[in-house]
Amino acid sequence: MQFGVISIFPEMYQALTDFGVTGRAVDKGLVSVDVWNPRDFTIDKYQTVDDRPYGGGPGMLMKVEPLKYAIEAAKAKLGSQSKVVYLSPQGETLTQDKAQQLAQEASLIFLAGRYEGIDERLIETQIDEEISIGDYVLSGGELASMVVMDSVIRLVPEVLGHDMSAVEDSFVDGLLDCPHYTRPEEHEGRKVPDVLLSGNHEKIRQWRLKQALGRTWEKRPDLLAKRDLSKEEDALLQEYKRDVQG
Ligand SMILES: CC(C)(C)c1cccc(C(=O)NCC2(NC(=O)c3cccc4nocc34)CCCCC2)c1
Repeated sequence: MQFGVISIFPEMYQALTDFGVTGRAVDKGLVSVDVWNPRDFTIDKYQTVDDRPYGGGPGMLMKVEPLKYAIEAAKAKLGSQSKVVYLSPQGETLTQDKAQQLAQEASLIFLAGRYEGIDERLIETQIDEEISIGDYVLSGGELASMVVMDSVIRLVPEVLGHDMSAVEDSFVDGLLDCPHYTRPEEHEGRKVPDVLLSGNHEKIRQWRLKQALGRTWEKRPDLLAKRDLSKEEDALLQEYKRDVQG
């Protein structure tokens, strides 16, 4: 899968291309990430990418032309059909389902805003969809684009490898994670739950599922509401509720 990014801070993307699962995916050639800097598509001596807002007001806006030419350069490499996504507070909030949808694309081009945003006419003429990673003020769209890219790259076949994709399934089966433990068996008087030391894999599976259901019920009932429960899951959640009510 091919990713193009338009950003005035190309070096930021080393956070994605040089580390961990996403870095290995790039090394293995499963994923490519190319960044185009709008500054390279300016025609003035000062390489101006921003200008003052019509109507006055504080701050600067990103000019249309450098962004347009940068997007065209990205499309020349990744294909003119590439979907162009603007990371923006106005966007549809990212969910795992949206990540799954984006992962079906052969190539994606992300535009990261800076300053106070971009000229509306660029959105009208070049942007296919807007995505937001949540409701808080950010300094730019780069980190948001990397969040989206991380969530999508994990879904590209072979990126996680067979066993790890099973782990992914447990993450994205719509429940919060169960508690996890590793050595030592006791830390500051707190022991690892006996069931996890029992070697009884069916009991361990049930315990983990019960904990995931219970934690989702306690911390994110909205996720639970979106998920149908099997008979077993319903029974385990009832048991969890009885346990916490003592
Ligand atoms: C009501 C709310 C959401 C708090 C809000 C309202 C108005 C402006 C902002 C804001 O942060 N403007 C700055 C700006 N943010 C983003 O790009 C951005 C923010 C949040 C999630 C994102 N996901 O993708 C991109 C995102 C970066 C600089 C270029 C202009 C956009 C925020």
